[in-house]
Amino acid sequence: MKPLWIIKIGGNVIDNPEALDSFLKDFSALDGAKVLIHGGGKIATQIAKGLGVETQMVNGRRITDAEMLKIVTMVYGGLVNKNVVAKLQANGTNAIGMTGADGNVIKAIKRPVKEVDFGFVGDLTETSINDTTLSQILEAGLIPVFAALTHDGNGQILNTNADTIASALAVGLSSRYETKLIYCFEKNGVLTDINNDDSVIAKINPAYFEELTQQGIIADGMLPKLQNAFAAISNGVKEVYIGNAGKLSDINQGKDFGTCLSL
Ligand SMILES: Nc1ncnc2c1ncn2[C@@H]1O[C@H](COP(=O)(O)OP(=O)(O)O)[C@@H](O)[C@H]1O
Ligand SMILES: CC(=O)N[C@@H](CCC(=O)OP(=O)(O)O)C(=O)O
Repeated sequence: MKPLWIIKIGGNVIDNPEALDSFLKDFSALDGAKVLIHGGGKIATQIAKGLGVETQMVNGRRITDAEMLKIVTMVYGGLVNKNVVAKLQANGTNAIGMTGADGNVIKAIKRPVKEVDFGFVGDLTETSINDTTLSQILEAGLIPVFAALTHDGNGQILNTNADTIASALAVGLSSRYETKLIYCFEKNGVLTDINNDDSVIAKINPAYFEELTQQGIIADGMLPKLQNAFAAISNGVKEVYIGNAGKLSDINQGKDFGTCLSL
């Protein structure tokens, strides 16, 4: 099987023009087929604030009412996605900006209302990823760049966490490609001390993850990120890493990169 890089870029890198330019240059230099997924939660929150719309997050997920859905569609699908695509084109990468609705490649279901009504938030299932159309796009030599948006097949756009999209794409494409999933963000990896970028945990398995979570060492956005990462490695993805967006070139050169997940 051919190798395929599935790379997720975090919100703090998207928000930092120098870090973003440097990351996109390194991403462009990666050999072979690749897919990029971006968030942009921080920018959406800033723009919503400017428009007088308050942001509410529960368990790392944005409560997305009709007004917030308009904002995230504009910000993720428009502003962020088109800027990233244009910058990749400037690096000689033939990127194509996408949401899950484009080419019907990611279908989600609106999160059912339980204790919390998340509004227009999409959850992914085993059948969400249209690997046939995606592989046609990849075989045409295009580089898909996904915003954190999916659809329900009935005309409704849904806001969907970018880490979850990355994991689902890696799993969904693993029957056709040897997929490597890389979560890039602003820190060197999963850290034992969040204030010390040298405290990277080189390898983490589910038991160690459990232990670190109990100790409060893994918290906030890192919790769902690791859950998504373990879901990928348990479902056919060959390699999963979490590390610094500024060091992506290391992985291309076969050097150690951030935290490596194992079962
Ligand atoms: N043990 C840890 N190691 C590294 N980061 C951690 C850890 N625990 C919590 N975090 C937090 O998790 C954040 C990453 O999650 P998130 O903001 O959702 O990622 P992204 O930037 O990819 O969207 C880091 O910026 C950091 O503040
Ligand atoms: C449902 C939900 O919470 N969606 C996320 C999508 C963006 C995202 O994942 O952005 P980061 O990767 O930068 O966090 C949100 O709106 O914040």
